[in-house]
Amino acid sequence: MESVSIPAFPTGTILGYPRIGRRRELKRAVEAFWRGDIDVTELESRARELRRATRERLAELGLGRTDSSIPESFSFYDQVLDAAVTVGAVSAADLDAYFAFARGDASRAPLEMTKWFDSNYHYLVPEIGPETEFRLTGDRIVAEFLEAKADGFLTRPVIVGPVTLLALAKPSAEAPDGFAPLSRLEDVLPVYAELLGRLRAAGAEWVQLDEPALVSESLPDTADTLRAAAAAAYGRLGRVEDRPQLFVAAPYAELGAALATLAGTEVEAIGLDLVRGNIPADLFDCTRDALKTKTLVGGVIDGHNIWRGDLAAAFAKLELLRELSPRVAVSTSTSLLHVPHDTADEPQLEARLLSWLAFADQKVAQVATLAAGLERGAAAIRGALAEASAALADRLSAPGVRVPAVRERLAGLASADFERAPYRQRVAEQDAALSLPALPTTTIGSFPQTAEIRRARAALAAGRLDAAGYEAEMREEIRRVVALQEELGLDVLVHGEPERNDMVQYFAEQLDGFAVTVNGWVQSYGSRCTRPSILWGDVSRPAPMTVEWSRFAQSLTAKPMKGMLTGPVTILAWSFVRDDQPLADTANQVALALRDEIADLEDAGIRIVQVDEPALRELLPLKRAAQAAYLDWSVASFRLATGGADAATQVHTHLCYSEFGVVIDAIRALDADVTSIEAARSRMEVVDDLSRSRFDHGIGPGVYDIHSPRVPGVGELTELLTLAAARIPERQLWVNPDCGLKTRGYDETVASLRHVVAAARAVREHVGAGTVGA
Ligand code: MET
Ligand SMILES: [Zn+2]
Repeated sequence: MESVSIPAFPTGTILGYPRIGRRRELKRAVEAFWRGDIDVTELESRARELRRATRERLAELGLGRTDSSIPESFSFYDQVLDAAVTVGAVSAADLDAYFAFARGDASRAPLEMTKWFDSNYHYLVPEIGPETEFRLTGDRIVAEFLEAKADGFLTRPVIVGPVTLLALAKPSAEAPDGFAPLSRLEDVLPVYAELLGRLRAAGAEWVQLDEPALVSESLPDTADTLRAAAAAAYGRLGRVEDRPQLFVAAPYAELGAALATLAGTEVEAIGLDLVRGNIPADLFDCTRDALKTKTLVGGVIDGHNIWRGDLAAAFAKLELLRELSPRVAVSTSTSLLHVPHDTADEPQLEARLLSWLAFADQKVAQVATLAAGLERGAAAIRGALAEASAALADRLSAPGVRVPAVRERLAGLASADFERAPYRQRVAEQDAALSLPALPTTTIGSFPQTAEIRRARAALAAGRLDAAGYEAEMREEIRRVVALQEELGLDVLVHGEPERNDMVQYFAEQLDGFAVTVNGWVQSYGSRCTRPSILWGDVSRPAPMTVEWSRFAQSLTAKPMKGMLTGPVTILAWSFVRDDQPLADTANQVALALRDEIADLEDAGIRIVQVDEPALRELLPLKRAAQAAYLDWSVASFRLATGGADAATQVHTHLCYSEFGVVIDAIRALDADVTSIEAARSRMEVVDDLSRSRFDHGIGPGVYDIHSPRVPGVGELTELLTLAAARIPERQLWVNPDCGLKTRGYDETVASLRHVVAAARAVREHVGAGTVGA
């Protein structure tokens, strides 16, 4: 291509922006549509308003209106589903059909959902087989570009790239053993090529193809296979005649050897994550030569965390990048999807803490600052760099960031603090203490968070209800939930967690070292958002956090009541965590607080304690070389949290949201007496992994998917349990849903649990079991 006609890549950009809306407008609209309160026209118009507001805001913050610097990164539910729809891999003629892939309907189960790289965002897993027909079907990406154009913007369409789309897909049910969706690359490329042609015809100058698969060593396809696919894909797409220029973004870790691969293709710009990765030093001459003709987009602003960070260091990285190419642009390391909108929406936070933070809008402004530096020289931004450095220095020396008592306790830990009594001894003592039937039934902790519960919480927050009134309402709820479980015939009960706004924030609010936000919502999946807490200082527990609720719940029943805590890894994973010390140290501080809580629960008469670690897999580094160290500290922190529990106390853990096959050894190393684990969406695959690895502790493979309102039948539950019972010794097997019930309604919950108990009873009779240990 001739350089004269090529519009340059914008000097400053972001890889994507939160799409749920600063007041969760999209969530409200989509959920209203699902309820039938608004029709599709109204939904589309609200979404359009949101996209408009986003573009205007980004322009206000310093991105150009007509230079392709504003990414068009909207989605009604999920960007992977969007890409699959666009290429026809799943066919969704309208929004109803689209949402049915995500949520299921009368005729279909939803697509499987799993974590997007090492974030807390979940994507839907498309199913692709040898017969899947690809053809350009979705035109939303073109329509949104045109919509922006009509408003006077020239934006940059964003789509998940072909390699990542196929690498994240799973083989369809009909696919033969060993089939890899990536083998269909040649068939999907013409569709991407056609899309590029359409975007060009619509006037797009740049398009962004997200290819995070290229940084990962944790996918079924090897890094070599992924690189070969990238070479083929971008070789082919590079040759498309009339196309926009291609910006391939590779967020979430270092691109490594795939940088040379992309350099060898005709893509015009390459996005590097320079927060997680470094600027490569050992490049071959041919790669160096090739890179000189590309725009290198340095992702130096952390898209994954909320610290204001070291802006001067970020700028220095960009200057270093200039040694590789004269064309350097600045961007975020990942989409800003993972951070809340605006620190200005948190006036209740201490001004000092606020000055250390940058949410999405502040990060866009940081990008604009660094872009100005690139264009006009470092001197032009000296003031802004100095301000950021001063804020950082202030953070590192502020009171509460390093608390001597916490540090001394950590320094004094011995290996015995990480060990419980031998498992055999524990089983004997627990069997005697609990006398449970074979295949005990339980739930994962939360019961539906009803409108009344939410109303009471809102009233408490607004001062319309006092603490005593709130507590009384929660006790009433616990009473109801316990009575319901007794009536259903469950064996191990829970108090239902009505008092918890969120399984991490509830603890963050009670621990020193944390702050919580009011509007800091981040999309977790579809319309679901979480509000991560901010872990800024040394963590300690000023007072018991859950004990009174559990004591009360246990007083209502003779059956064992599970105490319910969130584990250290999950507390870290779902918070924004300080970046000034190793995660391992922060995790152990949290673990010690939980350890004290478990001791207090035992004193209150609680005999089973569940420590949830749903995020164990999520934080697993994408690069193999870093995984062992991560698993060491994450497992250690769980063991430190639970290591003080009495042998007779049954420690449970719960894992969900991911494929756990690769961390089976770590799960065993947690040494929990019972592990409940998500399995229903993938038909008990995890059971095979577990039986292969000779996991010999208690295990409850989730028998139904709580992410969908569908009520499973007794027949299908019995079948799944029978499947599990054939692989897992009966003394190990527990029966439970695959996650907490807080997002469900009562009708479906009661119906589903009734079926679960019936299925467990049927299978118990079938395997002819009596009481374990009797
Ligand atoms: C995302 S895992 C949720 C576990 C928690 N105990 C609950 O039931 O809600
Ligand atoms: Zn769960």
